[in-house]
Amino acid sequence: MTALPVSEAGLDDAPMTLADGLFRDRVVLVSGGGSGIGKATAWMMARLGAKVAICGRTAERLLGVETAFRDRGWPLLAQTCDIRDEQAVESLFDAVEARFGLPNILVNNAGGQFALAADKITPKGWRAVIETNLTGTWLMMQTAAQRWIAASRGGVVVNVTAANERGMPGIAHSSAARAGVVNASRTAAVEWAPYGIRINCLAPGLVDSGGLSVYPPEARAGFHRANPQRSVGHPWDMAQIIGFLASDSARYVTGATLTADGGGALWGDLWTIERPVFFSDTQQEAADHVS
Ligand SMILES: CCCCC/C=C/C(=O)SCCNC(=O)CCNC(=O)[C@H](O)C(C)(C)COP(=O)(O)OP(=O)(O)OC[C@H]1O[C@@H](n2cnc3c(N)ncnc32)[C@H](O)[C@@H]1OP(=O)(O)O
Ligand SMILES: NC(=O)C1=CN([C@@H]2O[C@H](COP(=O)(O)OP(=O)(O)OC[C@H]3O[C@@H](n4cnc5c(N)ncnc54)[C@H](OP(=O)(O)O)[C@@H]3O)[C@@H](O)[C@H]2O)C=CC1
Repeated sequence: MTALPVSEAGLDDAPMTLADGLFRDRVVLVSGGGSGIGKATAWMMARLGAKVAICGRTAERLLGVETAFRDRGWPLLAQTCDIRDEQAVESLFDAVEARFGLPNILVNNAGGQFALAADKITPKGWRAVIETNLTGTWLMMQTAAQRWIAASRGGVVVNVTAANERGMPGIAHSSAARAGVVNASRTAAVEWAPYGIRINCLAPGLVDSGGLSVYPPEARAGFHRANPQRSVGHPWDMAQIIGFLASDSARYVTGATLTADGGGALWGDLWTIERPVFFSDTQQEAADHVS
């Protein structure tokens, strides 16, 4: 696969297959837009003419994007918001409406987890990950839908989940939360179709964002083996898929989950924690373990 640029300058020139002006004057809210996939998506939307709003918990991350957008003359609203806090979510939507109007597109990308063996996860840790990835994502999509319904307007949601078809060893809490998002999306896609609301999920495999730094080096060293392409994806790859799902080209697609994992659901070996010896590569190591 061709290497894609990771720097901000790279995001300005990264190859684009979506049409010029595709999102001209659309209002796009991207959660977790201060880094990684969310930042690449914010950039792509701005390049395609959108008015972009981003949120995240860390002001410094948002400020970096704010400065870059100002330098390029792109409109941006950046607001700190913990998506687990319903009051903060309401305030965020109020701020976006006041600045740009009701969003047309919500990219529900904020999320994450810590890697830990399933038997070691504490109740508090479980709740933190479920509340971030399931409850937070839900609060954002429900708030968007309530406002679209009240305004008699349609809208589009793209939820970023994770490729979890074969489970995700080392992040059981996140795997459960993402499965919840996929099924909530299917359900809401039916309930909200009469209002002209589409909801789809993008399930990334391993993507070379700064977010991967939270994983142990021994796990990261094996990430390229997690799929038959034997490579990790780039945030820009994810951004362009989000762009497709958010666009009218996907107007007949709702309740779907698009997996972008280099074929990892079909073949490959993912461990987000150190691989137990039982699953080790060499026959000798495995034999040692059995005997
Ligand atoms: C094929 C698919 C592959 C999937 C690969 C996925 C890759 C990615 O997703 S990359 C993006 C990664 N980015 C992140 O994960 C960053 C976001 N993560 C977080 O912010 C945290 O992990 C969070 C989800 C737990 C939320 O943080 P917060 O609410 O601030 O929670 P605390 O830090 O206060 O922790 C609460 C509680 O959780 C337990 N815990 C947290 N971190 C760890 C850890 N490293 N190890 C073990 N346990 C942890 C712990 O119980 C914490 O409570 P206290 O012990 O009282 O601190
Ligand atoms: N990179 C990968 O391989 C994969 C990533 N994903 C998912 O894709 C999404 C983007 O991840 P990626 O760009 O790679 O990694 P990042 O860690 O760079 O992005 C996660 C973003 O979410 C924000 N965020 C996390 N928790 C909250 C919260 N409670 N409220 C508001 N914002 C929050 C973070 O900002 P802040 O910390 O400032 O709040 C950050 O900007 C995440 O949901 C991730 O789990 C899924 C599969 C694989």
